Amino acid sequence: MLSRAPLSDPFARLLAPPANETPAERQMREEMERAAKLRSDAIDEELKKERNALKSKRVMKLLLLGQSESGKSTTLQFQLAYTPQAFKAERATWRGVIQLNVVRSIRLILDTVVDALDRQNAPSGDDDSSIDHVQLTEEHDRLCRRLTRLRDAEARLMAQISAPAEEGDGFAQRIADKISQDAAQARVDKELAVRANWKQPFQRHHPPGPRSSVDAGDYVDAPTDIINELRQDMATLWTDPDVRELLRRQKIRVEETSGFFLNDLERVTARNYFPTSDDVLRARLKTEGVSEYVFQMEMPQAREHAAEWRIIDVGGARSQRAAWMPFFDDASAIIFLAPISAFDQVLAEDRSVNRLEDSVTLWKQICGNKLLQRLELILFLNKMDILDSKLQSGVRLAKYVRSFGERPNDVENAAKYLRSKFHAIHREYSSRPRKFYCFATSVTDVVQTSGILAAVRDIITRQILVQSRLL
Ligand SMILES: Nc1nc2c(ncn2[C@@H]2O[C@H](COP(=O)(O)OP(=O)(O)OP(=O)(O)O)[C@@H](O)[C@H]2O)c(=O)[nH]1
Ligand SMILES: [Mg+2]
Repeated sequence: MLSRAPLSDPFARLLAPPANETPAERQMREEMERAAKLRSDAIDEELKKERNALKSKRVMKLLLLGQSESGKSTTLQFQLAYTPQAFKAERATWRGVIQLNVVRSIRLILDTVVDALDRQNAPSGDDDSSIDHVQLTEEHDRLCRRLTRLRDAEARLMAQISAPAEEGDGFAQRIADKISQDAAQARVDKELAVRANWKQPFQRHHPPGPRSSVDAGDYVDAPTDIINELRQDMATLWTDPDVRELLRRQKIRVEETSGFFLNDLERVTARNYFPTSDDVLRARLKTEGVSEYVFQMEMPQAREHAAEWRIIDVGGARSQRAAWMPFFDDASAIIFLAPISAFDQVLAEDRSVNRLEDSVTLWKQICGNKLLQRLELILFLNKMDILDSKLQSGVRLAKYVRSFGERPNDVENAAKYLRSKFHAIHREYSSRPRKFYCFATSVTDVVQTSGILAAVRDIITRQILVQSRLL
């Protein structure tokens, strides 16, 4: 006999079997319920086992936080140093990403040059080329037309990289997920910003090449073919003095954008190009969602503790930040990255917000977050190399951060000043006294970053020891 809950209970009413159920239907339903319960119990058991395993291993969970393009995923690339085989396999997959980075940089320049050509060729009256004062020629026009074939390479690269991954190809799948999101965004961008002749139909067709996850760089697929054929034209565009002058006047600093490889064109456009580890650190691939990476790290001072580290890398764009919260609960430490070179830039997702201001707001939220009070926060003032070249080229910090005042406009003074600002927030917003750990970093610099990460590891190890003594 079925026991029925009182009908006043709305959940019981929803879950109650239909009144006109036949014996056969009832038997089937009960079997399905039994199977569902077995499945649910098995999942509970798995979760319990996993929790116990984590406890006994004392897994360290390190969260990487910061706005988009702050350098979180780049910092994470250092975990690959602990797994050389995986790193070698991943490098091949990065080839397509780096080729895409090259094409995007060239497109940025092309859009600027084509814009200037359009203005220059506009009927007099509409011509405001006086802004540029750079006289472009027929040869520039022909060069741009030849380079529109890169559009073909770009589309193919995006399709190739976002093709369904083979089973077990976790990294390729992660890249595919990210690229398909990027591609969707790029489609929107193109509609808004791309010149008409950029959309010219493909001039030549190639059969689709093999997927980019093969483990050697010695094959030639369609994008590699196109990029290789156009390498001289790309180099001519990038080194042309008039184009350089045009970019300078429009304050477009391609060399400071993420994924910049134009000074290595000859190497990265070669048919047998295979990325170096340095290339992988410099490549740009936006993170969507949250990824967790597990690796083993030796901790000599605390051998019994935390052999297993989990690094959580999150997407930093505003739309991604709600996904951070669930990871606050059991985090062991946080590295917060503030790319201080971005003081004169705005967020890609909201062009009304200055990127340095956004980093400061985020830092306040992290320092003041109740769930994170027990953790030590480690701050990376990142992209110091770009900050240095930006200040040296004459961009003034005081124009964007008024309180910087008359201090010398150099990297030492700028970093010292911004460090003191972040420190003051740390003091003011933390609800208990905690030490301020801050490093000036360029996380693409392998040697420097290895040293800094070793220091970070020591900070966290000490923290574990103190905590375990307190327990
Ligand atoms: N020159 C220089 N480039 C850097 C530095 N840190 C990161 N980059 C580059 O900046 C770009 C963005 O870095 P990512 O690590 O992808 O940024 P992210 O914080 O993971 O960004 P999201 O995934 O969008 O949240 C990459 O092309 C990196 O190579 C740095 O210190 N100096
Ligand atoms: Mg990332």
